[in-house]
Amino acid sequence: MIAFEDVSHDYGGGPLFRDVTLRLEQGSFHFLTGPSGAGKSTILKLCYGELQPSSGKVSVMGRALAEMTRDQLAETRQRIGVVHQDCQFLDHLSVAQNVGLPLTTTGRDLTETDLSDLLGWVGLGGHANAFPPTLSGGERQRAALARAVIVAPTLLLADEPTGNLDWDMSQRLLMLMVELNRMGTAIVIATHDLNLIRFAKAHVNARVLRFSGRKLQIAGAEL
Ligand SMILES: Nc1ncnc2c1ncn2[C@@H]1O[C@H](COP(=O)(O)OP(=O)(O)OP(=O)(O)O)[C@@H](O)[C@H]1O
Repeated sequence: MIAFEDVSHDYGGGPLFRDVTLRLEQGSFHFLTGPSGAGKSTILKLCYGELQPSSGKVSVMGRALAEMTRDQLAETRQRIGVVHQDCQFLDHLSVAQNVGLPLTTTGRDLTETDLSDLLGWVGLGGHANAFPPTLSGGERQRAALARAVIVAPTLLLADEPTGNLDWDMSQRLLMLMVELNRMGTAIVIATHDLNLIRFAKAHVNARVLRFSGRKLQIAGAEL
């Protein structure tokens, strides 16, 4: 699903991480953790081609991102759901319109029932016609998750998806992602929250990738 071969990245101020080699299989569940500024968001951006690595090769769904044409990249991205750290909504559109956007902008069908089921799934059934600036931080994160999963992605990349949520809601959102994983979606979640990781491990076979120095390693049994 995702393969990194000797990937290094440097934004210009020295290497952020070096020689990352990893392979995340179809249908797998991974957490990406480590100190603030270690490069978690950068790894996610490399996975959906928002960023090219300084060196090394990133492949997604069997194809090197750097070798894809624009159309191939767009097609690949349609199969990837992304929950951005800052959510990135269009404030003049309603919650329902924002959530439906990944489908409507690519000409795919969206029924009212599908949309209301999905909003209900993330506990936002009563907010379909609200506008993003009126949502709380946690409601925005839930809407961002709904928008990411509306395309029934093969891969879901979530950057601190529970950062603004209380513990109950964090668990609930995590379980939604576990449910999605059980239906076959590969999941990668960047998070600082070790409690969330421990909670997840009781429900799913999740592996943990952890930054240690400038390396990204599979974490051992300490988590
Ligand atoms: N576009 C950019 N240009 C220059 N430096 C950047 C850019 N984006 C990120 N950085 C720097 O790269 C480092 C890693 O950033 P990144 O957002 O990947 O870390 P993170 O582990 O996700 O952090 P956090 O947990 O705080 O979200 C940080 O020091 C950040 O300031």
